[in-house]
Amino acid sequence: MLKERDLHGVYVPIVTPFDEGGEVDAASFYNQAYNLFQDEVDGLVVNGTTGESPTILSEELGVLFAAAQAAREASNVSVPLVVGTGTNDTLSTVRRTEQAGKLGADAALVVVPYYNKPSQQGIIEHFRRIASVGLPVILYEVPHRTGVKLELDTVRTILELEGVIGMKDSTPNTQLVTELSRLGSKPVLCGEDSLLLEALQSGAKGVMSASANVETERFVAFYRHFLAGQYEKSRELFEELLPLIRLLFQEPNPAPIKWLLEQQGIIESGTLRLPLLPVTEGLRAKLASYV
Ligand SMILES: O=C(O)C1=N[C@H](C(=O)O)C[C@H](O)C1
Repeated sequence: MLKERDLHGVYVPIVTPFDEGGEVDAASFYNQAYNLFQDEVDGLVVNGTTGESPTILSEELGVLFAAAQAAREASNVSVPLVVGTGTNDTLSTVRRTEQAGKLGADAALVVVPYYNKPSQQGIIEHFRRIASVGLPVILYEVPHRTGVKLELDTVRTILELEGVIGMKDSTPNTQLVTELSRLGSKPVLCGEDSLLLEALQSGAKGVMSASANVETERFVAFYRHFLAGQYEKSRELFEELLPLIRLLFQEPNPAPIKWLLEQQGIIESGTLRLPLLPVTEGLRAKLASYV
């Protein structure tokens, strides 16, 4: 199981490929996972936002996790496998977290409960209950998706819970990571791709980046140079990646990423499950130079 001290580096929330009929395509998923391991990522997130978690059934989670394990074994690496288990209902999140534990996950990524707009105390109680399952929990704060924003004290309270090992911060600036680093909190990974460099400079211990599904080697190199104190090189690499990052988020994630992976022959089809739609012709033309 993943420990607080090991939560760092480049984590990639892998896409969930579907065939043209909309069924999970485990062979394509395996290919993408295998490539990510070859490119030396530090962690894989199965069923994250980029994995279209709101559309994935619990029985499909088992298929995806088995493919991730097989790719890890074939790559002969010991990279942690994190599973997204968060929903807006505490009981179903408990069940999904228990399921992830039984599958052999190293940790659960648990999003702040969305849509029902709980109070700060309600959110704390949600995390207290999930942390009691026994699988290490990574708090996932993404207010523009959930509709609720955590206060600093709420984040601190959740991070102090036994069993919570760190957080993924997808807020639109680096205030939170700066404040948490100043206070010496558990590790924070940046989940806002345009801010990856700024977040590392502000104390983040790594990134959880959807964009790193493509150009993975370059994202890994950017992080490794930063870690080695080669800040100029790291900045140079990040500035080269920024135009791509901006294109990948010009339409709902992960449609642009899936289109690129299909064009590169890594996944069979860029199919998404509704309500997400494939990328427009206009964006395809802009992405074409990255194929
Ligand atoms: O799936 C994820 O994890 C991420 N998703 C974010 C999003 O789609 O908003 C972006 C971030 O790179 C990580």
